[in-house]
Amino acid sequence: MRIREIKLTPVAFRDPPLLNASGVHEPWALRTVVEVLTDEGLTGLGETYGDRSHLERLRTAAPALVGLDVHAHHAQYARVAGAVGTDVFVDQHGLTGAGSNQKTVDAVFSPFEVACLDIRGKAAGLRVADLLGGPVRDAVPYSAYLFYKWAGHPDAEEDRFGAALDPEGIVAQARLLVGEYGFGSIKLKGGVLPPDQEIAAVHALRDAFPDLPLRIDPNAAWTPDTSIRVGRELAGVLEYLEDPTPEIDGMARVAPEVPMKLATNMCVVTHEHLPPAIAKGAVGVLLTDHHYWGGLLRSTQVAALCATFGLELSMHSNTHLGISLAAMTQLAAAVPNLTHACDTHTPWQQGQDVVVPGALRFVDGAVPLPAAPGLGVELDRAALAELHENYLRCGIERRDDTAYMRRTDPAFQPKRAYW
Ligand SMILES: O=C([O-])C(=O)C[C@H](O)[C@@H](O)C(=O)[O-]
Ligand SMILES: [Mg+2]
Repeated sequence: MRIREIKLTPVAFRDPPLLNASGVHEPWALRTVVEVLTDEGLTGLGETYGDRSHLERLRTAAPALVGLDVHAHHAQYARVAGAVGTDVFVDQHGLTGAGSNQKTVDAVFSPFEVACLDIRGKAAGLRVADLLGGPVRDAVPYSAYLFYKWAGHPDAEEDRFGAALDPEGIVAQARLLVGEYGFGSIKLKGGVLPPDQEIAAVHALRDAFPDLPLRIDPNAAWTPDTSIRVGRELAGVLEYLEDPTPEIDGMARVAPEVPMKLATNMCVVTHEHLPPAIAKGAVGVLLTDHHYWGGLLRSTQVAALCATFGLELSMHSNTHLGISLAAMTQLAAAVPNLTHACDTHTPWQQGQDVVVPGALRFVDGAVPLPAAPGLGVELDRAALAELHENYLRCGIERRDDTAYMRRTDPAFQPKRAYW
């Protein structure tokens, strides 16, 4: 089964004003939908970032894959690495850590690999989770992903979630998401307000949801000393503390001083970070993300390394659509040591999608593994065309939470080790 053609379609969809340490989400989020077509008439789907420079790298790499067999994982990876060359992609928002050449190659390769696995599954009548070793769970638990947020974008109407700028607003948001999706754990995106206000929000969540595991992730907005203070104040309250402070050395300073495990999707984001992070005891939980860890198969290899070195696993999410949710679900279903509920931004997308509705649904906060072969989702061509039109009209070519925040607050600075 050889790759005959690859189509890349950038899309945009509405995103609420979610606040983070880098600024605030713009009114439109970008993604790229990847379709891989074979000489036997099968099509596979992948989804990745929509930033223009990433799209250009995808456009450079795609022709290099034409003619290769869909099973030729290593040959495909080598071709992508050759096409990317020495390039380094750096996220403008910085929320997934530093850029590197390996991370860039892995991020470009990922959607093609997912699409090839989708094809391989469809051809064999197997789910992608079956190709990854077989599911160890038939539904994947996700966490309620809470954000401080404005009531609506500037000059726009209030959205259905309303404002969340204090503990009451955060608890109300949690009640909405837990009520609608049945989530069994909660993550608060922090790094937005001074730490004591965020500690108060976590305590308010603990009071409102005494049985649900809680996490907070300030995206490295705190100094090591503040991280230690916050960690101690939240003793017994947190499932884990995610990226309180920047860099492996900073995390290694905090880790032995706080009672809970530290988690990361910022200081360990590619293979070269694993040896120093493990040697220094910097993290106890790795949030894997197939979008920048080189796809699904390579993510299972990272998971095996984590098992070997005693790191627990969770899963990171960026704003995404249904192809990514399907890929995340297939992967998480097949990784035995992924024991923490995964992150997802799905509720914030309010039904906007490029896949035919129905295959992915939340039952008690978990997504049951779809029954159909491959990823188990089907492209909705009318929706894809509509979201592509959005992309052409929205005027946004890369995610820039900081620049958007500065339109409201010209003096705003991204917060790294700030408090
Ligand atoms: O866990 C994380 O660090 C993230 O999910 C990063 C994201 O980009 C999140 O902060 C967001 O959507 O603003
Ligand atoms: Mg994080």
